[in-house]
Amino acid sequence: MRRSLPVVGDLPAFQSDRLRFITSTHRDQGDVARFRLGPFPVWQLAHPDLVRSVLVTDAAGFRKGMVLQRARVVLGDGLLTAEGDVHRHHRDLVQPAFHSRRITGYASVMIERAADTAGAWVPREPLDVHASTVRMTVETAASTLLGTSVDVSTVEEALADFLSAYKLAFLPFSEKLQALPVGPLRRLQRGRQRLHGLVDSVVAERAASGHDGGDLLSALVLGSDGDGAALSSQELRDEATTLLLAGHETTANTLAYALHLLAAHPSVQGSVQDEVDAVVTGDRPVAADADRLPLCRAVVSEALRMYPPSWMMGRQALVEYSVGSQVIQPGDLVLLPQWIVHHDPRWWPQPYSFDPSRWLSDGAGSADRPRWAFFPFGAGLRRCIGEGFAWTEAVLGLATIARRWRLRPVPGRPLRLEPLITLRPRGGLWLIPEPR
Ligand code: HEM
Repeated sequence: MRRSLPVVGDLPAFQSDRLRFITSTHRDQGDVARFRLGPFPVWQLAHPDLVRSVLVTDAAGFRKGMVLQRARVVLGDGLLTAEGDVHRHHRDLVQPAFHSRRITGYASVMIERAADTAGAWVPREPLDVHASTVRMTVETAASTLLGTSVDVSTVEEALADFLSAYKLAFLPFSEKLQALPVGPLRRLQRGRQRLHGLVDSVVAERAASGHDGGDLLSALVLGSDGDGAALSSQELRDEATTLLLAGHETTANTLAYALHLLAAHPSVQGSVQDEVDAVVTGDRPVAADADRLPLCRAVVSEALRMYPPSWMMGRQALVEYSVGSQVIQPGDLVLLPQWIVHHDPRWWPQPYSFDPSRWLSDGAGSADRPRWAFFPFGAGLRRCIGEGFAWTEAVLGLATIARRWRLRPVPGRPLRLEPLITLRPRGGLWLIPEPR
């Protein structure tokens, strides 16, 4: 058992290897574990019933955790970080853009971006697939949701600056320290300025032109919020920044991890190619194919299970909350770790093995698996609004790439994970594309 230190508590052990820390905490203390990150008492709840309770049935007793509270410096009152009535109001405004009919409409852009991405790969040259999928998903989110193109490098660099501030989230008083011109804080400020500069110019252009491109941003800029008043420029900036950031990197990671898993399992890759070849008639899929590719979907599910981009969700208790004989006090932090629950052998036999058949009706089956043993998109009122978008983009992206390329691992470049706000591949995710 680790010893918690005075003042900093378990923060150094947590920061030095977060996945190992939460895994060993679960091993040592079980489904209800307690530790301290700096000044904050933290509870790690790692059982599907507790996930349901905190996110669904008892969700009113919690607000977002420390990381997303502090992300407000960049995301303001955007959907991911807003609370209460502001959140409800914004969710109502944004929801129509994520209707399944609209997503089918975005599918052609998703396929085109995936085909362009795969079309730029050089045969047999090692490639950072993650950098490629990030570029692809930024372009897709900008085009479908904001109705424009954006400078991808600006978004990527701003995101890297933003994520680098993750380590500060559990420091005491870090909100007040945010103005200091040091290290990661300077990077955070730089990223925020870049991103806001980019988003402000897109919003201003749309407002000035009055052009309705049928995208979400047009609806938010030109529409009204129900009382006849347009959203303020601050609200528009928050929402557009949130959708641009939340709407790309998680899907990019999922697709990159799915490709990594296929490269490491050539026989499954062969079966995926057979499925794609049987369904896709031209050189790339069409929107309707998203529902005809069960194995591609199962591979994406396994990628989301094994490498959940949201590897841990945070909440802060607003009221007393009892778990068995333990009482969580108002102000305590609660962590719900997808990383632990998705690798728990009670719900997932051989949890570290890649086995897409878990997701196929003729496979190992899911009948006796609890509903919330898998929650890559969260749950309840704060569940990911982009879930349908992400599934369509990942499945069609995978099929587009599999139609054209066979991937192999790069010797000496294993996957290394970096758990920040999202679970990213550290130093990129390198594969070798072979033409089929
Ligand atoms: C594989 C891809 C994705 C994963 C794993 C993912 C995961 C999540 C999770 C776990 C949450 C809940 C956070 C919480 O409750 O604290 C969330 C919320 C959110 N996601 Fe996603 N997401 C993905 C793709 C997307 C996409 C494509 C978009 C937009 C186009 C998006 C936009 C959002 C927004 C706006 C929220 C906040 C929703 C609310 O609170 O009402 N996400 N996402």
